Amino acid sequence: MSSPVPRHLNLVGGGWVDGDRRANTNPARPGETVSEYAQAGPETTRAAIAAARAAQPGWARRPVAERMALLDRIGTAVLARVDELAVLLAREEGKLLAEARGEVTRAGQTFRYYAHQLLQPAGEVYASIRENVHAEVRRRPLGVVGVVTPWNYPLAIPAWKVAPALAYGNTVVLKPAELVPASAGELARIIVDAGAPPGVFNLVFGAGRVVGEELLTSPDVDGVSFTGGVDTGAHVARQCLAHGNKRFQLEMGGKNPLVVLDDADLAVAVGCALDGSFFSTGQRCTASSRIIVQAGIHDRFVAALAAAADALRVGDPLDPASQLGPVVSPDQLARNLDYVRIGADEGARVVAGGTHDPDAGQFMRPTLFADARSDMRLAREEIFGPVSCVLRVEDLDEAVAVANDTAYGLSAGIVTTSLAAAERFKRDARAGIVTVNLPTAGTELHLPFGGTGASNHGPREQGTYARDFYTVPVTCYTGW
Ligand SMILES: NC(=O)C1=CN([C@@H]2O[C@H](COP(=O)(O)OP(=O)(O)OC[C@H]3O[C@@H](n4cnc5c(N)ncnc54)[C@H](OP(=O)(O)O)[C@@H]3O)[C@@H](O)[C@H]2O)C=CC1
Ligand SMILES: O=C(O)CCC(=O)C(=O)O
Repeated sequence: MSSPVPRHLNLVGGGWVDGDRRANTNPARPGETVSEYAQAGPETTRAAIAAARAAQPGWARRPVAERMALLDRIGTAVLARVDELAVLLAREEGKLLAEARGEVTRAGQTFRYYAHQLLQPAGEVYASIRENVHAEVRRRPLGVVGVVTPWNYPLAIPAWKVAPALAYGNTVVLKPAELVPASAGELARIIVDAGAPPGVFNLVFGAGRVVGEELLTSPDVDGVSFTGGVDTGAHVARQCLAHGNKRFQLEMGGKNPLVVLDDADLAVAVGCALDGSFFSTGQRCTASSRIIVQAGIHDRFVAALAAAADALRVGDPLDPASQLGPVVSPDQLARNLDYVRIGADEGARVVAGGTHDPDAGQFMRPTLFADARSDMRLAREEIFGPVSCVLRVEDLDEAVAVANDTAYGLSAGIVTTSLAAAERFKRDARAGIVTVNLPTAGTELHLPFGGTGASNHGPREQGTYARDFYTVPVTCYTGW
């Protein structure tokens, strides 16, 4: 007998609220339903916002020990269910089981990290220029926070937004991406079971243009933390400014360069490029989608990377032998294949993958182009799939110029054995995250995360930097 399909409802003021049901399917087995979820619609979303508004002052006044204990219980509960949640995540997003386990673990650790952040100093004391005046800066919660998240990290991204928001005394309405409702639904159950007071955390499912839009336009939402595409991010920004001048934080796309210099260790370079370009099916905003290679190592590198890409086993994420899972959706697959055509039309040369067998469903071979140029769409536009390209350069100066020739600026990497080249790259690469002899993807939960240019707007996420978005500094002068 097959087990029942899990069902996820909206969470509003501590109660579970039904709505039009939709099926959430497995990208590896498109006919298979992973879960059902209830769409919120505008009315339920407004009720969730009202519940968050009502709960916020009380939550902010709870003793720090209570907020800490809640976050710690949430983190512990997530960590206790790593295997089960990883299977769910792999089935709804298509991430390999090992990667999914890593993501669930990171989500649990993130809640525990912010529990302990509450024991850090909460403000600063300054000397006053005036006599008999005490000057200090305190932090106040932002208020009600709308959290809007993408599909590629269904648990980690909600966790790294929701955990600091709750820790610093805010209440939350989370709207996850429509493609991945189940991970968010399980997180909501964990938060309720951990004892969150009603209204402190709310969850609404549904289309961004309906449910998300309510969060952007409501006068009762004080700030929106968004991760997603650049066009959606620009819309979020416009709406937040137009509707109450809300605070907003945008983490968006990337077209991240990986530079390989002649003095690089070839195996390290190939390993970094393979991981950065193709792991997680290239569905990472920190993916290396431009590989900038110096002429002396170029041909050996391209041949070795193409062979390594061709050798990757593409298959079901639940099969431990698989090294690459499916593309998340038919739309994303069509986009990837469009860019494969665009790259070929622009004159880049396919050296791995490049064709798609319709019988393969949403499984796509990793595709590598050589002979790309910086002015090609292939090298300028974010694809968000297992498609990467190699650009040849003569020296470090040209490599840095090509690396910086982008509107984005999330992550940038270099593979070199030269300390001087590495230091120069850390200084000159225009990106929020710079790696040396490591893939451009794969960051740590206690360090700031974010980019420059079109990749980011607003304060950094994660680590201690997260506090800057979720709190408002209040400067207090006391005369005596
Ligand atoms: N820099 C970073 O940290 C990261 C950036 N990304 C970026 O995310 C993108 C892929 O994710 P994807 O989910 O497709 O991105 P989208 O921008 O399409 O969607 C992101 C979220 O915004 C919602 N949304 C869509 N329209 C609106 C609207 N009008 N108002 C409010 N919310 C809305 C979506 O809802 P719905 O699901 O209904 O569409 C989804 O929850 C890539 O471009 C990638 O670069 C991804 C991960 C990390
Ligand atoms: O590796 C990470 O830390 C996740 C970054 C991320 O969100 C992404 O690459 O899409």
